[in-house]
Amino acid sequence: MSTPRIAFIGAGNMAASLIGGLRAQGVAAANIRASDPGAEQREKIAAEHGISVVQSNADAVQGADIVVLATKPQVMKTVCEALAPSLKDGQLVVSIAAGITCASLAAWLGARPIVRCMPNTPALLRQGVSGLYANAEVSATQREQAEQLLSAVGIALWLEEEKLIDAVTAVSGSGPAYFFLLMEAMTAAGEKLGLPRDTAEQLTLQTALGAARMAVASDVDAAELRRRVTSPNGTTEAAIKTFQAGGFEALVQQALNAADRRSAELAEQLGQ
Ligand SMILES: NC(=O)C1=CN([C@@H]2O[C@H](COP(=O)(O)OP(=O)(O)OC[C@H]3O[C@@H](n4cnc5c(N)ncnc54)[C@H](OP(=O)(O)O)[C@@H]3O)[C@@H](O)[C@H]2O)C=CC1
Ligand SMILES: O=C(O)[C@@H]1CCC=N1
Repeated sequence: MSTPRIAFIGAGNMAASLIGGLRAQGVAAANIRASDPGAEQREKIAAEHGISVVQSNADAVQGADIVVLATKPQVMKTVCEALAPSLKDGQLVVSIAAGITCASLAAWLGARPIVRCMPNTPALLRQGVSGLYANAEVSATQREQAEQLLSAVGIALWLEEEKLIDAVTAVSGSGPAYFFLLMEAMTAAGEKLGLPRDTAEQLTLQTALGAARMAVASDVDAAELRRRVTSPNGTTEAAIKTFQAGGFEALVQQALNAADRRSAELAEQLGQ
């Protein structure tokens, strides 16, 4: 497969992560272009990644094989409607915007190959995970190109149903925030137990990192890893029983249901 030329519309945080990942994988700067309304942001991204960052979205997409829509969902309709006349048949559109469906994008851009993705912020460290959905117009080569793009910042997983992007948003799109909430709560609780704040924080963060690395590397599931920490009638059992008495698992399910519902609601509100 020849190296595709990629244009990013919007050069904010997620676009910068993707551009950084592509550059680290050896994609030539000449094959990446971006556009952004902010002069400072354009200079910053151009300097960091050695790519051309222009003001005009229409200029950015000239000659591109892949157009990545990386603006906020709230401006996506305006951005797409203005961009539509500049797009060529066969250009693949990859959208990373939360709550914007393929149907809305096709209504604003015209029927074309579209891949809708939900990445997450650990993409900044190339430790992200994304769910991807391709509409019927996307070719096998374009599927591969979209997968390579998202794989530059972590793991890319295909979904057969677009509706499941809402569930991906609930699990991994918003997911980093759930772990940060647990980190905040554990640090605060450690402090209340008498630890200096810094110590409580370091104990919490290194434990989160170690547990995640163990779970990823392990050939047994999280439930078994948990059992291995939990001595009969010991300290872990005392804590886990307390979590469960408070309805921990049901609360997690309710929280993810709320995020899944909100993702679907946003798609309705921001849609065509
Ligand atoms: N943050 C997250 O956890 C996740 C975010 N996403 C999605 O990624 C997308 C980008 O998010 P993020 O990178 O955090 O947002 P940012 O605000 O950092 O980036 C968006 C960029 O687009 C620029 N922009 C605004 N209007 C236009 C326009 N008309 N044409 C071109 N560029 C424009 C903005 O400039 P200015 O600031 O000057 O307005 C900004 O630099 C969103 O759609 C979001 O839903 C997906 C998964 C997770
Ligand atoms: O909170 C949000 O709506 C976005 C989508 C996933 C992460 N942030």
